[in-house]
Amino acid sequence: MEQQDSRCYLPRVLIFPLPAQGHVNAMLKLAELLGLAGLHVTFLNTHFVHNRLLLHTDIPARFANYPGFLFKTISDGLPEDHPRSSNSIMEVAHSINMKSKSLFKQMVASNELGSESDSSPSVTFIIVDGIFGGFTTDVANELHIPIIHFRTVGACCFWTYFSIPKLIQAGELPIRGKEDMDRLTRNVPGMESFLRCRDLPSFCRVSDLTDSNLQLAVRETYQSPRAQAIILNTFDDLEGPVISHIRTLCPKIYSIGPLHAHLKLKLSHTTPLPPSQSSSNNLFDVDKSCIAWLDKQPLNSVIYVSFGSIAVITRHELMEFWYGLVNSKKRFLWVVRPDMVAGEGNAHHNIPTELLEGTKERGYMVGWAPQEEVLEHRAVGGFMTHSGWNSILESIVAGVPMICWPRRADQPVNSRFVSEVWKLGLEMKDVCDRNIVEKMVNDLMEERKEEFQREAEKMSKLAWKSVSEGGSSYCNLESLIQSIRLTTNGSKT
Ligand SMILES: O=c1ccn([C@@H]2O[C@H](COP(=O)(O)OP(=O)(O)O[C@H]3O[C@H](CO)[C@@H](O)[C@H](O)[C@H]3O)[C@@H](O)[C@H]2O)c(=O)[nH]1
Ligand SMILES: C[C@H]1CC[C@@H]2C(C(=O)O)=CO[C@@H](O)[C@@H]21
Repeated sequence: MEQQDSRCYLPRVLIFPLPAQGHVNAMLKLAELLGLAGLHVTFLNTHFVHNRLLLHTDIPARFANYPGFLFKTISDGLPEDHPRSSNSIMEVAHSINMKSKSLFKQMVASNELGSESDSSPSVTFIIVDGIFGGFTTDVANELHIPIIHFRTVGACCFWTYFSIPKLIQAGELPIRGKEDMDRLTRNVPGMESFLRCRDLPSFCRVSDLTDSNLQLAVRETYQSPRAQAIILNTFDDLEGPVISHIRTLCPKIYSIGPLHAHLKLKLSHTTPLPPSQSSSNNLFDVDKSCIAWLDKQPLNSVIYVSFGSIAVITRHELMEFWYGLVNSKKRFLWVVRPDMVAGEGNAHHNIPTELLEGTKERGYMVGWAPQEEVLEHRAVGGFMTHSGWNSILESIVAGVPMICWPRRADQPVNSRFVSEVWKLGLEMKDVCDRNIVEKMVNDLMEERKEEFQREAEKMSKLAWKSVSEGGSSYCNLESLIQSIRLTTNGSKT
């Protein structure tokens, strides 16, 4: 990579996430880790997401502790009155990919992403969300700035994205209807013995291979080999074999996760603030009252239920879960986001008395929970999750077994790995039935509790080891930071 010139600059790293909770969360954790290492960071949000962060967090005050840390904003290309709702995240992803190149280039090329008070060039290094790796890498190359792609999904899903052309070529895609869903795939190297069509990323469930979402996932994934390196929020003891496969196409990979644990550990050495208060990146209003409720529950007795920030469910699905949870007779804490139930003004209207009573006795519901804190709470013994990558990592770190109910994108792959590869819980895929919910909850929390807890504790220890001094993620982060410093000052990555 050619450098701008031979002067010794202060590094300024530009970080640009997809404007969705799971992406912003992970990339802000990385930004904070780089800030702790003394690097100057510019974090580029869309206007919409930045306003929500300002509404629900203390980020300006928190990041003011890091010298040279700047927040800047960019348009997502959508009209002002677009709802940017959970359901429309793909529209946002397409819009940024199609409309943002010239604005992004102009912002990077000018001084507007830097600080007026330092003499360094605006941006010396770029870390972008790999889901818009294409146009951002064009810009980085045109401006001779090194670029790294950060994929916020697990290595397991990233590798299946890479394998999609092979699956198509071999005639494995499109999937041939419902009868074909349990067929083992033969063209995702390393996953031949357990990955069924049902477990492929949701984008593969189309009959038309020119589908724009499928095209986006594959096209942007194949931009990654153009980047200097790839950052993955994972750790080698969890996904080492899959990472090796990705390395055949992208030789330089920094696996530096779980980022939330990595940051927590580093902050615990450097600040007097309790970690749970120090790194909230919420786009929603957090209801902390559930912690007081959890404080009153017995050890490992509560199943925590949350479907992340994007998933939308039907009224019918809501009721099946509700009956399943109440009938399981287990204690539960359930996040029902205000925008989570499709077509509903208020998800809590017209609820049968037996559900209300069962919930009053053993349940608690909030609109948004402090999830990391919840999963670490002594009362939580299981997690019913939509299998978003952050949720899985947070559960692994906390040593909490899972029931996976995947919805879209990477979640079907993640869910398969949780149940079949890591043995950290159960998979409830493509079904939503109160009897199955009840049975799964009882299996996880009672019948097979010890078996899952044993595995979960083992994996949690490995996760913490990876981010502790000398661990794989710890060393990889050191090496990433070193490489940013060296590259900025004239050497190659
Ligand atoms: O009440 C809640 C619910 C969630 N969270 C947090 O929100 C994040 C949710 O992220 P994730 O579990 O990854 O789910 P999504 O919000 O659905 O994330 C999107 O982004 C992820 C990373 O790319 C993908 O893995 C998912 O499939 C995709 O839907 C996590 O950090 C949670 O701790 C809370 O703090 N409180
Ligand atoms: C908007 C969705 C499209 C791709 C993103 C993603 C990824 O693979 O990077 C996974 O799920 C969603 O978070 C994003």
